[in-house]
Amino acid sequence: MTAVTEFPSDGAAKQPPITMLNPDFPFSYDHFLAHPAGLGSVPEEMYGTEVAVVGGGVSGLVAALELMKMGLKPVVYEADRVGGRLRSESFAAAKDVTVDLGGMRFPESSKALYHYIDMVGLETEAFPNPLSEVTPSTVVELGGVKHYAETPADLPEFFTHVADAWRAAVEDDAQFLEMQTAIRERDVPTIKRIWNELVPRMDEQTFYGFIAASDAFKKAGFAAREAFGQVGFGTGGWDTDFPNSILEILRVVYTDADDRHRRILGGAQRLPEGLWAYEPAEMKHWPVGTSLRSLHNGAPAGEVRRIRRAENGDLEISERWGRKATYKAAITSCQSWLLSTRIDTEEALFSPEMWMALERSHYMQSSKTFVMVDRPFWKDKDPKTGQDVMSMTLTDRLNRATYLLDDGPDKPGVILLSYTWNDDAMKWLSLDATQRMELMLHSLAQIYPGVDIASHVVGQPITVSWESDPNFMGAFKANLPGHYRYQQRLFTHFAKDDLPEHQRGIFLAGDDISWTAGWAEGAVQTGLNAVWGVMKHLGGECSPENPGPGELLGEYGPISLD
Ligand SMILES: Cc1cc2nc3c(=O)[nH]c(=O)nc-3n(C[C@H](O)[C@H](O)[C@H](O)COP(=O)(O)OP(=O)(O)OC[C@H]3O[C@@H](n4cnc5c(N)ncnc54)[C@H](O)[C@@H]3O)c2cc1C
Repeated sequence: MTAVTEFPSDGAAKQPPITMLNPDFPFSYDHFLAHPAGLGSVPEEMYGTEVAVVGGGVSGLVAALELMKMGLKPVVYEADRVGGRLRSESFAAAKDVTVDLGGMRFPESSKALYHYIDMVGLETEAFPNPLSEVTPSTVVELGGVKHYAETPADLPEFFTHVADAWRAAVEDDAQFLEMQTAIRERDVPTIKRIWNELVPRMDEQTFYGFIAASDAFKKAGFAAREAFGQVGFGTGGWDTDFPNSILEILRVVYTDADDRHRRILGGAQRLPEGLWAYEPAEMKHWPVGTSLRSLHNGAPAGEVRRIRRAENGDLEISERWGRKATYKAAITSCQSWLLSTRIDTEEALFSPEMWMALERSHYMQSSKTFVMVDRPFWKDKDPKTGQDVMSMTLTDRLNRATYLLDDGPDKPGVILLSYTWNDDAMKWLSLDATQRMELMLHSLAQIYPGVDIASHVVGQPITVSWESDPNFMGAFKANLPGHYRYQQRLFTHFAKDDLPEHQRGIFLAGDDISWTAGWAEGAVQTGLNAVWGVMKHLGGECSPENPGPGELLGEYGPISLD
């Protein structure tokens, strides 16, 4: 168990680390955050000005915290609980055993996210992904054939060919190594040269189309493509992403988002809760000891039902139970569909092109089901084979991926029986927690016939389907082919200085707006963009030694295909 600042070396000895320096906008958010000049300032007469922040997830809270540090008064609105998709639950029978229903494993390359994880003093440890160093063993079960592996070398050679085909595909068709070297070195001209050539060529290509068209996978044959879909890279199977744009996948693999994951001890929700309670040592205007929580008297404002332009030109926010307030600026960090489906948002606040982009957002569905077990029995050895009786499991059965989460030999363990996306998640949607669990245990019984998993289960299962929660309507965005234009509009909106008066003052943030949706780092980055937008809107500036995202967007921001 280590604090994040003590990451063990990543084997790529002495090379600078990979950051989530997104090729669309390779702005070093981590350097921006660490700079002693700070993120910028607003004129003193603005101190104490209220700014609405819709959504108390990590994006909204990062934005609110940074606005508070500038001397502004963020007013966070939250429909449900502080934390959003960094949601942890405890088992009723053992309150200190928690599970993460949304974000659960955070790539070391998420440098801006870890800035805040470190800031609030959270401990992390390596997450047991398939075949990772901390995973005692992994079982890959495909077409009824089971392979047990403690290291990747234990798998049959076929899997090495599959991995080689993927490496060759991204190298031959997407200059993988050159891009990763440029990201390590923060070599912005090289990143932009490679990416700006790829975007128009690949925007209309699916992930599946990309691998099927690659020479490497053509040579390896259909069986390799099929196995790749089941076993994938990093976290496991990715075939439910096959219809998505290949650009989404390239962003993930270039930036190591799918590798070297850590989990937050005590649950991921401790991060948003920590941001909510954090008392910055230095702030403009507010006395030491002020936190977001204290500014809100302990609880955020409620669910937003309407956003419109008030007669005086400010933005008027109405809550579900009738309370109204007006603001010179507002940030929305909830999923963008909600601006049309759940919040009555005045049409004129965005252009028709922006509305199109907001409504075209494509969400992945996702489902997880956890059970608590009496102890990490999976580490028991089978007397006949000497192998672990049960392993982290990748399978083509309904469960798809089963993770084993171990808090020590004398404590209850947790099994994430099934973590699925898209079609696989939809298969669970109509079933309740117990029905899901029974089916999942049935699948596992086929893979581990001699192990009575059910006899170890204690208490009730915990399950989630994000698409059935009206405050989310899906797990996270994933752009389809042809969606680059929409994404470019959403991301760059925060820095548009040519908007008509009636579209000013409202800023979009959150997972949907980011280039790396499904990774909390993107939610943090877009929260910081919105802070920059609000600061400028209220007459503020960045220090010239620490230019902000809006200052550099024109120089190396995303190209326009329009
Ligand atoms: C299943 C799943 C797995 C994931 N896995 C990972 C992972 O392993 N690693 C990783 O880095 N990231 C992961 N993510 C992504 C990560 O969780 C998100 O990027 C991040 O939590 C999004 O934060 P946000 O603030 O942008 O949005 P949210 O967390 O969604 O916050 C928005 C908030 O707005 C609130 N809201 C909605 N409507 C209203 C309203 N009308 N009024 C007021 N408030 C409203 C919501 O309740 C919510 O709290 C995962 C997400 C999911 C769902």
